[in-house]
Formats: sequence, structure tokens, C-alpha cells
Amino acid sequence: MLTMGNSTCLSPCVSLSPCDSLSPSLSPHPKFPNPNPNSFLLSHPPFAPISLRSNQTPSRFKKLLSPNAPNCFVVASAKGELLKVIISGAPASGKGTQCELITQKYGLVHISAGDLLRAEIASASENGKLAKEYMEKGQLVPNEIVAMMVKERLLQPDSQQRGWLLDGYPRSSSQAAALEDYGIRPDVFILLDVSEDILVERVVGRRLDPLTGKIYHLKYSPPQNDEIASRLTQRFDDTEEKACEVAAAHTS
Ligand SMILES: Nc1ncnc2c1ncn2[C@@H]1O[C@H](COP(=O)(O)OP(=O)(O)O)[C@@H](O)[C@H]1O
Repeated sequence: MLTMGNSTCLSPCVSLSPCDSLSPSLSPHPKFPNPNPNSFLLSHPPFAPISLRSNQTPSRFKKLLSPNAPNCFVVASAKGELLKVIISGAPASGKGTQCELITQKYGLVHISAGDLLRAEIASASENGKLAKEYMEKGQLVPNEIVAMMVKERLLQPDSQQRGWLLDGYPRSSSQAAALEDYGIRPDVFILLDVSEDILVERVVGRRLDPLTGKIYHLKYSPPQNDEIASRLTQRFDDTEEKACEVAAAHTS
């Protein structure tokens, strides 16, 4: 597992080669001494947190600990022939950016649970209709629907040949258990560990250019000119109140 802290660590500094040299002497990560904040993951063996102390760091992971990525550290990994990665992080934690960098660098198939569900809705299947009802209310879709979709996608020839980056699954204890039951185990688990106040600041300053689809941030990535600035819109749920709620749910 590799966690990324509060830094705006968006450079392609991540190194995710499957690690075959981690020894049993690795200790529980100090930040996760007990099953919080990701109890559903930490209570399942494939996701058990293991920290890699800097003096044990294999050279291939050293980059993660560079000054550019002060809060990045490997906390779990396992041997694997194909690279299989799971990534987790709150909205606005930078997951989209990291997914792009990782899939580009390692040639993995990016499998997003949200995208799979949207495709199911677009196909107008019975499962899609049911999923839509939950998604419209901002609730998790029942796992019987999601687990099967994720499993099938992971077993597709492209995922099997190129390896995969699973994004947005598991999100609960029962989902983690379902992956285990299917015998699906990641080599690396990445948790984007961003503090609540930074998540809120990112969400509240986020703006969309409806013309190009580009996302800006009023402070960190402002529009280049007044014309773009004048047409920027804000997602209805990108409010401080909503952001606090979501951030608290992900970081508590
Ligand atoms: N693992 C999952 N289990 C159940 N429902 C999910 C899962 N992943 C995504 N969803 C559903 O799809 C919706 C959109 O997910 P996603 O695209 O990841 O966006 P967000 O990051 O805003 O949740 C979620 O609000 C939820 O309803």
C-alpha cells in the first residue's frame, strides 16, 4: 500500500513495480494501528497495512519517499506477475490525476466502478435501471450488482494481459470480502490520504468550464483569461457543507 499525504503530490513520482522483496519483518503502519480509517480494507488480509520503514526501503521505492512526495510511503505490497493495483481516496483527493499517471506509466487497464455502473445504465439493462435509482440518491449500489460487474471486467482478456488499476472498489467491508471470495488480490493498494481541510478547500474552489469540460481551481489552477472565468460553473454539490460531510466520511 502506498499512501499519499496532504501534499499536492501529482508528479509521476509514484513507482508501483510489484514488490517481491518485502520481508515479514514489516510492521503495522503507525498511522493505522487499528482498523480506522479504512477498517473495511484493513480487516482483510490482502489489504492489511504494512509499513515499510525507510531503512528497509528497496531502491525501487525510494522515489516515493523523495522530498517532492513527503507523505508518500509504501504500506503493503505482494508478489505478482501482472501488476494489480487498487486505488482509494475521497473525492478531490487527486484520484483521477493519479489514475491517469499510473495507467500511462504502467500500461494498466483502468477499471472504475463508477464508470462500469454508468455504462450499465447506458445499456438500459435491468441492473442499470436499479443502479440508477441508488446513484441518483448518492447511495452505494447494492453489491450483488457491482461485485459481479467488477469481477467480470477484471477477468476480461485486456485486464488479464496488461494488469489493472481498480478505482472505486471496494468501498465497504462486504465489497472487500467479495474480492477475497473471488480470489482477487492486489499487489499494491494505494490510499490517497488527504486531510479534511484540504479536501474541502479543493472542492469549494473547483470550477468547470462547460465549453471544454476542463476543471479549474480558483486558487491552484485559475482560468487563463476573463472570458473563460466568466463562463465557469460550480457543481451544485461542491459546497463547503457537502464537502465537509464527504471528507469527514472518508477521513474519520
Ligand atoms: N464500489 C461501489 N459500490 C457501490 N456503488 C458504487 C461503487 N462505486 C461507485 N458507486 C456508485 O456510483 C456513484 C458514482 O461513483 P464515482 O463515479 O466513483 O463518483 P464519486 O467519487 O462521486 O462517488 C456513487 O455515488 C455510487 O452510487
